[in-house]
Amino acid sequence: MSATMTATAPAAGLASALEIRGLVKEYVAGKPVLRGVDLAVPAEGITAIIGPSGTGKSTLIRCINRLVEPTRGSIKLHGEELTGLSGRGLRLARRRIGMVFQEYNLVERLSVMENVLSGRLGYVPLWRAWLRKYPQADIDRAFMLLDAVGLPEHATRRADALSGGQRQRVGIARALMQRPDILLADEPTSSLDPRTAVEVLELLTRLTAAEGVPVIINIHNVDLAKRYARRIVGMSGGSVIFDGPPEELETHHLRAIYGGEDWM
Ligand SMILES: Nc1ncnc2c1ncn2[C@@H]1O[C@H](COP(=O)(O)OP(=O)(O)OP(=O)(O)O)[C@@H](O)[C@H]1O
Repeated sequence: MSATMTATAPAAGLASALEIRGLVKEYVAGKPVLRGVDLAVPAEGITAIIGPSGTGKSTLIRCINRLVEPTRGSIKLHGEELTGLSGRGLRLARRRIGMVFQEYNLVERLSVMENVLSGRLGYVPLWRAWLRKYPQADIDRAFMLLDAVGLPEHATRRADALSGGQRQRVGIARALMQRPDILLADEPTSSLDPRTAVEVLELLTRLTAAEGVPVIINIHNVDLAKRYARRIVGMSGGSVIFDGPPEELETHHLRAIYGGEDWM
């Protein structure tokens, strides 16, 4: 298959924000879940990772911010190697990497505003966060982001009073509060109804473009991946087997990625 190309170069003309080389993850020694993944993520736009359940998409994303410890390989964010980092170095790297989760991961009993401001936790001294004394510039940006995600009037509501779509909007605002160099989104729409999923993807696309933040998104819905991503990475069995623009993703690629065709 012509597009069984492993990604070694970002889209023409774009420097890559993230470069992954030979990434292997074995949760159990000798049983790799990721089998030497190479990926170069451009400095802008959405890169969607698709593939069947259990193929290692979440593992790949979580290796980037080291929620999962890679077994071998290299992950460079703007040239900085992430795999060997620990302690303060890892904390500093993590604050450059935003994350949006399928189940939102908000602190349910805190207000929407406090959840958004918690995106600054890697930046403000802990005493400020404890006393809820964030710098005015952070508070101004949090209000700006709440406005941008369409929730300006919800700032003082508890997170657990929000709908799923609203929670994910807060999750996006919180991730952008970090001013990340890259944003990881692990199935951010899987818990949402189809219409809300589209609204959240529209928002994610618009805001990250405005902020100049590249995004890697794990997504099961191939149609949505094709609609919103500038680039599709198809994984199967822990390897990248398609890497290219959405318009080049054809039926035979999907057959290779997901197997069979009775589901098409
Ligand atoms: N903490 C863990 N310990 C052991 N095995 C794990 C762990 N996390 C994931 N795995 C295994 O690694 C494989 C890849 O899982 P992963 O969640 O990365 O796949 P995925 O492609 O994201 O799947 P899905 O689309 O269903 O979320 C699976 O076989 C899974 O059971």
